[in-house]
Amino acid sequence: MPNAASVSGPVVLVGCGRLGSAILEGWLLSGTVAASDLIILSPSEKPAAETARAKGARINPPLETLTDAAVIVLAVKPALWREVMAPLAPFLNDRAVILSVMAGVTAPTLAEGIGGWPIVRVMPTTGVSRGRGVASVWSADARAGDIGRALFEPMAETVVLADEVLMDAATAVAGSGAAYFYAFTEALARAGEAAGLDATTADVLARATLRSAADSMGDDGLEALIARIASPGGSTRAGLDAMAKDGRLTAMLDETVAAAVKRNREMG
Ligand SMILES: NC(=O)C1=CN([C@@H]2O[C@H](COP(=O)(O)OP(=O)(O)OC[C@H]3O[C@@H](n4cnc5c(N)ncnc54)[C@H](OP(=O)(O)O)[C@@H]3O)[C@@H](O)[C@H]2O)C=CC1
Ligand SMILES: O=C(O)[C@@H]1CCC=N1
Repeated sequence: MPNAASVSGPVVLVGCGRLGSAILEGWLLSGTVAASDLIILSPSEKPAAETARAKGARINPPLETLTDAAVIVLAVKPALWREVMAPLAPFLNDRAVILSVMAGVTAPTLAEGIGGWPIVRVMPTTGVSRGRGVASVWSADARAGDIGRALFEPMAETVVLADEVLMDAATAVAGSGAAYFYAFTEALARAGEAAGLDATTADVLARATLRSAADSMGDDGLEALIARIASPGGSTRAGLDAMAKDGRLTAMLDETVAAAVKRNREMG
């Protein structure tokens, strides 16, 4: 895939909550956006925004400063974007691109609500804060898509989706996925406790195993990775067989992803 275009002009981050702060930290860490090119709109004071301010970012400047903005990154709750965008829209120039990280809100819905700017949807994980996130990108507009990639590729393993309809599934797998792994790790620790470990030891072992598994993964196929640990006839195979009995592992994850997809659609 060709390199994504660079972004020329201020980047406006609208919303500096959990994800907005992670994006901000990732941009500054990776040098993707210079602090002096950042405008942050946030109703309340946020540590990540204060750090960016100390490096030259502008926080809640007069809205007239948005007139030369290249990108508006919408990182507010899906229920809020209409009221948040209404006062900003009159100040945006024709070349501005709207980048939405909101789950579920479709490009046609955004276009109907805020007018004719090119839209790119990006679904990142909060791992972008450490330059090690995941991001799914979709746009009907080539320039907007390039800008989405340019802003996230330096801090996320990035996948370009072929169709916007896939964004809900990508959100359910990747946007939410780290939480599933944490929930699994919590359940593994509690199962270890049930098997006799004290709670602290079980927590340490389960968390360290998640880290170690991620570090050891590389680009090998998942079946090969499993086979490397599960000796034929050994204890890991016994555990895996119990986990997959009657198809329950697959059924549980099918239900998990389907529920998240459904909720994404409802929020949009
Ligand atoms: N958290 C995650 O892992 C992911 C989240 N997303 C998406 O990111 C979006 C934000 O989620 P998340 O960060 O978790 O939510 P948060 O509630 O943590 O952040 C939303 C932020 O929006 C701010 N806000 C509210 N009104 C305005 C306004 N008028 N102008 C500017 N900012 C405003 C809030 O400010 P204040 O705190 O001052 O009220 C708040 O900090 C959602 O649409 C979600 O779908 C997508 C992928 C992953
Ligand atoms: O839970 C949510 O709604 C958002 C979308 C993906 C991660 N967090």
